[in-house]
Parts: sequence; C-alpha cells; structure tokens
Amino acid sequence: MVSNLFITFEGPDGAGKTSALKDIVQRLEQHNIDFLATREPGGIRIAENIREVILNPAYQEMDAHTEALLYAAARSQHFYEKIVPALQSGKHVLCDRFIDSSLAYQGFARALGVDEVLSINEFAIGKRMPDLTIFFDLQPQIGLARIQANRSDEINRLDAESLVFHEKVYAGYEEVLRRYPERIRIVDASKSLDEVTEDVWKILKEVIV
Ligand SMILES: Nc1ncnc2c1ncn2[C@@H]1O[C@H](COP(=O)(O)OP(=O)(O)OP(=O)(O)O)[C@@H](O)[C@H]1O
Ligand SMILES: Cc1cn([C@H]2C[C@H](O)[C@@H](COP(=O)(O)O)O2)c(=O)[nH]c1=O
Repeated sequence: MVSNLFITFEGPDGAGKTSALKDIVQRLEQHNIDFLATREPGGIRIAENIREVILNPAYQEMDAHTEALLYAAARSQHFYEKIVPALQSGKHVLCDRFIDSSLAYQGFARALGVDEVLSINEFAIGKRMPDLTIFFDLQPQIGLARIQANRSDEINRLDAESLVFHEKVYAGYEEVLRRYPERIRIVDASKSLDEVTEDVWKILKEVIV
C-alpha cells in the first residue's frame, strides 16, 4: 500500500504539462484514485489574484525580486490553504509547476541565485519538497513555437520573454536536475501528446495506481 504523494509537473513554457495533466486527471478518475489537481501560480482565490499581477504583460517594469517574492507569496497561501490539507486528508496532490519553476526562472534565468530563491521559498513553505517531479523535457524554441501556433492560449508576461531568457530557464532546469536527481523523472516532451501522456502514466502507475 503506497502512502499519498505530492507530485509536481515541471518544464519550459509550452512543454505540454497542462495538456498532459488534463488527460492524467481523466485516467485517475477512471481508476477511482483519490487526488487533487492544482496549479501554480494560482489554485486558490488569493494566489489566482497574485497570478494576474505577476503575469500581466502590461507590468513590464516588474523587478525580478518582486517577481520572486510574489511567486513565493502565492505558493505559501496555496500550500497552506490547499495542498497541505489535501495531503493530510490522504489525497495524492498533482501540481502544475511548483518550487522548481522559481529556482529555474527566478533563481537562474533572472540571475537572483538559486540558493537565494530557495531560501525565500523555505520561508514561504518550510522545507517540504515534492515527493516526485515529472520534468517535461523540451527545447524552449519548440515550446514557444507551440504557444505561438495556438493563438487562443494566454500569452503571458513570461511567455513573451526572449528566446535567450527561455534558454536560460532550460539551463536553470538542468541545474535543478543536477541538485535533485532522486525525486525527478524526465519525459521526452517532444513526442505526441498521447505518447507523452502515456509516458507520464507509466511513471504514475509505478507509484500510485
Ligand atoms: N506533445 C505535444 N505536441 C504538440 N503540441 C502540444 C503537445 N502538448 C501540448 N501541445 C500544445 O502546445 C501548447 C502548450 O501546451 P500546454 O499549455 O499544455 O503546455 P504547458 O507546458 O502547460 O505550457 P505553459 O507552462 O506555458 O502553460 C498548447 O497549444 C497545446 O495544445
Ligand atoms: C510557479 C512559477 C511559474 N513561473 C512562470 C512559468 C510560466 O511562464 C508562468 C506560469 O504560466 P503557466 O501557463 O501557468 O505555466 O510563470 C515562474 O517564473 N516562477 C514560478 O515559481
């Protein structure tokens, strides 16, 4: 019997995390698994409001420190209001992005320092890290092309950053992979959505189904 797990989906913009999570939710329901699916930044009222501020393309003047602190504030409220109670009630929690996004985007790509951003996040949520992280591995230019190809997708302030920025984000994730190899599994996100979902499902079946 496995205990319930805190699982996060991570990767560059446009890698297919949200699409795959939607399909995984259906499979978990079909298997009567008790779970909660949520996302960052957001997931609850206060954090969704902070999301609107952080991702608003009009706020070009936002300082990197402000950005990092807003993500951490949204995470703190989301964690204590929604994630912790769900874990305590025995549910698996699947979260679309979590702390690794802050380490890669703010710590590495914005050059605030991975350790510094880790430290403000430890203030926000303590030392609790995910039990399992699925990294959607995709070259940033492919992810950005996917987002551009589908104009109905929200193009937010971070999506609209340069390719150079998104290449730094990818390098940031490589650093995260080096730091936490024991909890991170990698899927090849350049495959079709069906194949990616199948690969994610295989990993989940090993631990929760
Ligand atoms: N495996 C895939 N192959 C081709 N296109 C895909 C694939 N997965 C998702 N897409 C498409 O790429 C776009 C981005 O997908 P999605 O929103 O799921 O990515 P994401 O990783 O959640 O991105 P973000 O972090 O920027 O929100 C969508 O238009 C989606 O339909
Ligand atoms: C949690 C988190 C997210 N980001 C970035 C990553 C994306 O560009 C956006 C979120 O948009 P999505 O469509 O929901 O993926 O925010 C970040 O920079 N730092 C973080 O901690």
